[in-house]
Amino acid sequence: MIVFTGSDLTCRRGERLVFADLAFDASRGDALMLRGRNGAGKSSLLRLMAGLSEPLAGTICWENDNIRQDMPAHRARMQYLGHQDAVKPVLTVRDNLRLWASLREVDNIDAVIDQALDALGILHLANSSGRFLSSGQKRRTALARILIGESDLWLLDEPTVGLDRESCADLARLIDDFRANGGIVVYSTHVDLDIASPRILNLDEFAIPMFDWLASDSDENDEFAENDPDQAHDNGAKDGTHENVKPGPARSAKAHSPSTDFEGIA
Ligand SMILES: Nc1ncnc2c1ncn2[C@@H]1O[C@H](COP(=O)(O)OP(=O)(O)OP(=O)(O)O)[C@@H](O)[C@H]1O
Repeated sequence: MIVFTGSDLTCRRGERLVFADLAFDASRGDALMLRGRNGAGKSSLLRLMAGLSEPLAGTICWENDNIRQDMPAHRARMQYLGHQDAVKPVLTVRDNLRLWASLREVDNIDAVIDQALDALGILHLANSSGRFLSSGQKRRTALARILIGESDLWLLDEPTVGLDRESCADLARLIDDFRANGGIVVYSTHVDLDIASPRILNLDEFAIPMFDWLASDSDENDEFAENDPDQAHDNGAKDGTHENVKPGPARSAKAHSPSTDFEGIA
């Protein structure tokens, strides 16, 4: 049964339309791997799924209810791991996790924390101060957070960054266990994680080629675009309405070669 869905999603970051007409669905036990070039919108989509930002258009639902209508319920069911590890340098690893656990309903906190640290191979670091951790150890501490408390949905933004091969294998095992218990995992990655049959959502297929919608603009804007693409972009988007940022050409995004769409824009 499909539980987690997104439909007709359009995302804007700042002045820029990132993707349009994006849809996804996930059933219990699914892993959805987000692929796409730098800037394609993987982190942005994860933020929408977490309810940290709002889509310009479209809806994201859990069991047919828009997640934004009951954010406390959505926060309680999901664990989100962003780019930042958010490990407080003045706290020990254990206290970092205690702080995290205090935001959720967790019984036997210390036992749960020990279990999470052990699963990530860092139980021996429990009393180390956050400031003395290597970047991989910080990432493992951040990952231990997702094991604290019950959840149905993991949203992981490049979880493998900084991890050695052994930790990647640990993470893959944790993901498979979570899925076996009915959890849904959505993760972005530039490297493959060895997990059982993930489904792939390629954000390049929904990305809005900036020069395409500039090209469909008026002659005045064509000239503008040649001289200063950023300003021409602002010209289309400055009042912040969907109409004025020209969603139309996005529907042709899939027909264009991803290798040229963003040339020179990064
Ligand atoms: N805070 C922000 N304000 C404005 N624009 C942003 C912000 N964060 C990201 N963007 C823009 O949104 C677009 C999508 O960024 P996003 O981080 O979602 O891409 P990504 O696919 O996760 O990239 P990467 O593979 O490099 O992590 C990019 O063009 C980026 O410049």
